[in-house]
Amino acid sequence: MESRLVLYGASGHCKVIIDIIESLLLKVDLIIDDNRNVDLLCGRSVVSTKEATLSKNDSLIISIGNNSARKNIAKGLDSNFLSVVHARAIVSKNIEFGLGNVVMPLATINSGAKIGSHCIINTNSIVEHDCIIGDFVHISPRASLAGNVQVGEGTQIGIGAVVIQNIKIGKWAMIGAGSIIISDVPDYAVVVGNPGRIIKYNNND
Ligand SMILES: CC(=O)SCCNC(=O)CCNC(=O)[C@H](O)C(C)(C)COP(=O)(O)OP(=O)(O)OC[C@H]1O[C@@H](n2cnc3c(N)ncnc32)[C@H](O)[C@@H]1OP(=O)(O)O
Repeated sequence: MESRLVLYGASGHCKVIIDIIESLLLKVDLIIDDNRNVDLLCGRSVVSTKEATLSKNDSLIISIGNNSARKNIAKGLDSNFLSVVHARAIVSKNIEFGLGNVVMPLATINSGAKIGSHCIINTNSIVEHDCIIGDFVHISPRASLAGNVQVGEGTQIGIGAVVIQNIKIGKWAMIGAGSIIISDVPDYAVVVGNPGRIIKYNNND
């Protein structure tokens, strides 16, 4: 059976992944989503998981922005996950890079970085040298991580946030839009402002 490129989740995030795939001169073969309110995305048909029989030969990206949702879907699938990097992203050859990741246009990942699986490195974000990024992390547009920052599983670094060098951010934390992080952040913390302060904790992943 021939190999198809499959996107799971007909979201706004999915639209940007389609652009990434086209930037690589590849094509999307199938979009699946069980939300039957969406049957067309960027002119393409969207089918349910019941209608789509996935094969072991398919390459799949979970095209959903929510980190927990991506994790839940990934847990239930025994698929061949594909990572894609926009043709206009800048990614060092000297990095470790997992499966199911998407790297958006103008993002930069510098030498020595380790990126887990099912991560989103969004538009114009910066992941500096030697950063360690866990699975299901989202580095939002224009967020910047200085050198040697660690980000735990499932954490989102909000749009335009800045993290100085050598900081450790725990798992399933949320760094608010535009925040400036100058000290370590515990697991599940929601942090906002300059300098970042904890306003609450997420109660689960
Ligand atoms: C392509 C894409 O679209 S990618 C998506 C990118 N999106 C983002 O990065 C979103 C980031 N999200 C945020 O910044 C959110 O405001 C969150 C998650 C930090 C907080 O959201 P909520 O839990 O709904 O908190 P809520 O809005 O109730 O705010 C709580 C308090 O924190 C303050 N606050 C919230 N966000 C911020 C922020 N980014 N910076 C400073 N203060 C903030 C609020 O003013 C409020 O203060 P108050 O209690 O004194 O009134």
